[in-house]
Amino acid sequence: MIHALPKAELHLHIEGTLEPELMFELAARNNIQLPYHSVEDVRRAYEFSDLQSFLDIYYAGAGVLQTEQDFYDLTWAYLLRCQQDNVVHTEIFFDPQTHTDRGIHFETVIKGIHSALQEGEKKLGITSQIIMCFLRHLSAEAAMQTLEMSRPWHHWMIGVGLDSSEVGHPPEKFKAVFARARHYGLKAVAHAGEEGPADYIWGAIKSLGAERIDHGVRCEDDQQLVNYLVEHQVPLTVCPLSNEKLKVFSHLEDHNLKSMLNKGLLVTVNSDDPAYFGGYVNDNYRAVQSALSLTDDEICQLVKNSFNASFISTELRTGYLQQLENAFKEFQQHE
Ligand code: HPA
Ligand SMILES: [Zn+2]
Repeated sequence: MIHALPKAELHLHIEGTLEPELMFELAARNNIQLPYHSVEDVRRAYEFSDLQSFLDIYYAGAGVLQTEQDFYDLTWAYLLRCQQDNVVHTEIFFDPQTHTDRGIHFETVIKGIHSALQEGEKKLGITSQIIMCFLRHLSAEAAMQTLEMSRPWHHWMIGVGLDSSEVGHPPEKFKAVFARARHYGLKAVAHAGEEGPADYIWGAIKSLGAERIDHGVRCEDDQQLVNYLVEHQVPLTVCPLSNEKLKVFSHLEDHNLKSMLNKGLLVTVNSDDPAYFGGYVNDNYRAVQSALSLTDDEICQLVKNSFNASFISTELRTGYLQQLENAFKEFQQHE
């Protein structure tokens, strides 16, 4: 059933879709020496103890991305995985500073990603949006410079986000940057409440004007916050396999996705960095279906939420929700 339902993905770092095979291919193409001997060697290194231990390896891996073609190939490979998983709409993050800080032009990155997304819409019928994330371990000034640098390409982006090391880098640090981004007509989202406290979720909403919270699983520590998120239907883009791999929950069976869903929170299921966490979006759905004994109705609600939490037009949303309803009915008839 999970495969049969058309779905949207809303929390996906394009750099986190770099599979070891492509990493080797790009390293060879760009004459880059990798600190790994083989693809198996790379996969063995993907043992994480927390967010930071992942980020160190993830930023190093991104070093093989050099040319517009590299960013195109990376994005295209992800879109083919979307097609396999019946993802019909995706809103992807990219981290410009990871690339500009090592001398790659902003234009190189965005052009490669954007042209692959355009091709994806034409050839695969997958609609998409781009969200530019600021690295929160870097300064607010650096984020502001990145925002200014990106202005010629704002028409290709739906919004800005905030990622990287959470604890010690509260949302308030980026208040002015997000205010400016919103002034430019961009929407705001932010990673909050992944490893950081529920207070960071409040901060993302109040200081940054975030319309959607990435992760947000720590919200249950604060009942007033849960009430607010339910009342305002603020979407949470939850990433179960990521949370398991980065030890936000020790076991997937302990994950609070079902509990949040049953409280009426607008939770969605996403893959975050699938090449690093061992699964794309359908793998995430299947993992929680099994670990949390989700019913077919609960799975369908999560998928419905993915469209309702997205930044698509009302017209597209209506069409996708209709497709979903038809697919769900068809599945139930064949049961
Ligand atoms: O899950 C994440 N959290 C913070 N930063 C990130 N960068 C990629 N994935 C993540
Ligand atoms: Zn993320």
